[in-house]
Amino acid sequence: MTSANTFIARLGEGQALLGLWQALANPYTAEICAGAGYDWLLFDGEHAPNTSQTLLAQLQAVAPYDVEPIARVPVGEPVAIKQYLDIGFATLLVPMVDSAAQAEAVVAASRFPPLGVRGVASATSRASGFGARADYLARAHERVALIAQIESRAGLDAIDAIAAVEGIDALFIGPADLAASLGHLGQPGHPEVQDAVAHALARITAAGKPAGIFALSPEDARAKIADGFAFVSVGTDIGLLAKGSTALLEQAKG
Ligand SMILES: O=C(O)C(=O)C[C@H](O)[C@@H](O)CO
Repeated sequence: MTSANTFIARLGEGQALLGLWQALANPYTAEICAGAGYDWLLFDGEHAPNTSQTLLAQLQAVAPYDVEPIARVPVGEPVAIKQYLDIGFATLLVPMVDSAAQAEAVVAASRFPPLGVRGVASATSRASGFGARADYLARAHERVALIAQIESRAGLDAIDAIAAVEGIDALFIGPADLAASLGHLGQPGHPEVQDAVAHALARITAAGKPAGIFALSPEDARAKIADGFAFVSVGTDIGLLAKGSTALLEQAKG
């Protein structure tokens, strides 16, 4: 698929894109991960202790690297979407999208009038090159990609309508929250949850849009790629540090 958004354009090349979740809210570790060879990094504004300032520092730290930065807004509302776009994120993951109406509101929040309701501050926003990009206001929406996160029974029930919304460029499955919504809190690998994941993949694919997922392990990541997911988060920075530090101590002890 051709797109002015570089992440969506790379998805169109046909290779599954592997990502790493950034929850440490730290530009130093983000830069380390940016050099590791992942296709994309997800900067989590929903669950990680991030602010616009910490997100900006991470975005600047990874800018020199060949990696696509994606930010998850804390909520799919105009204020957060405006702030994340203004500091320079072009690809946003929006959590808890449960209806087409909600998806349409998210799209409107990402676009300047008359296409939408995004507030205008291009003279001071990093996204516009602090005013240097003369065509920013006219073309910003072409470069923005929105990924709707499906992570509830309501989202599953509305997935065809959500996937059909113009301006929603991809959909992403959150197995942890989906499991909770389906009555299997803490069990994202539960057969009922995995059946729902397979159903969601089939519906997203039928809609002609890329599907992404948060994998539960490297083995799960490989399985989800084989199933047809176009972009897969294979792990988290926190998981690497927590598991790696524990494993190293055990190795040292022998
Ligand atoms: O529901 C999910 O699964 C996700 O959205 C991913 C988690 O939120 C991520 O923070 C890892 O726990």
